[in-house]
Amino acid sequence: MTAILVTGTDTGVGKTFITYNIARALKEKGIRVGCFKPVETYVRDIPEDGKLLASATGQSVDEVVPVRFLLPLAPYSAEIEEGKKFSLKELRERFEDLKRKYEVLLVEGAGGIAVPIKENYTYGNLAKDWGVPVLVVGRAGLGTLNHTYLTWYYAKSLSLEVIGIVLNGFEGTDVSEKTNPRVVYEMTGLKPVCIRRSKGTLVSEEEKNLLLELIGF
Ligand SMILES: Nc1ncnc2c1ncn2[C@@H]1O[C@H](COP(=O)(O)OP(=O)(O)OP(=O)(O)O)[C@@H](O)[C@H]1O
Ligand SMILES: C[C@H](N)[C@H](N)CCCCCC(=O)O
Ligand SMILES: [Mg+2]
Repeated sequence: MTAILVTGTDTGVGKTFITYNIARALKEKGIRVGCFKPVETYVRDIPEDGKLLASATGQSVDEVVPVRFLLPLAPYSAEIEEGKKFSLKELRERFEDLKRKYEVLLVEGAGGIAVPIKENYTYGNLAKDWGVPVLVVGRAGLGTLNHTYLTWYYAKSLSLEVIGIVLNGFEGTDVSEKTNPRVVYEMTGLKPVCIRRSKGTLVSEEEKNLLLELIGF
């Protein structure tokens, strides 16, 4: 079975968007795919990320997102601010259960890879302990070189396997979009998959196949 942490260079870069599209594509191929977002913050009612991911896989939102916080914070910061603690041990047990249940398990972080899920414990540390490779999602435009390189460099410093980089949200308006893919490739040795900004929640057929190829399907 395969488990992958979909991480990002920041919050709002498209981790859920990309994870959702990969999950849909795997489901279409008849692969038993599950999603797991251990902690979702900024949950006012139903977890938005969890709801979208569950709509792709058919899971319950509760299975996708076990731990929720109200405030828009990093998980560790939300624990402090909301005075509610969660168990990393329990999340690991859920992760192992879901790994057994699905052929492919897509795990979404919260924000970027260096976001603390616990005190002095980031999603990068989590990926290391859970033994999962990472897929990095970054923005398409100006600023992504620094953010993508730092994310990649941090992952490599933890000896994590970076299975790929997705540059997400190409609109053709930012001149840096023309050179960013090449320069990210030169800086990391990974040829990024480039995803255009879409009008809805779906990538194109060609982009879908590129994402599947990136994760080895
Ligand atoms: N390629 C795209 N085309 C159109 N909309 C996109 C694209 N990528 C992301 N979005 C939209 O941008 C917003 C942020 O994306 P998303 O929620 O996937 O980010 P995220 O990295 O998962 O954020 P978080 O750290 O909060 O989990 C969402 O409304 C999403 O639908
Ligand atoms: C609330 C938001 N949507 C994310 N889920 C959490 C992002 C945490 C970012 C922390 C930080 O990098 O400062
Ligand atoms: Mg998300």
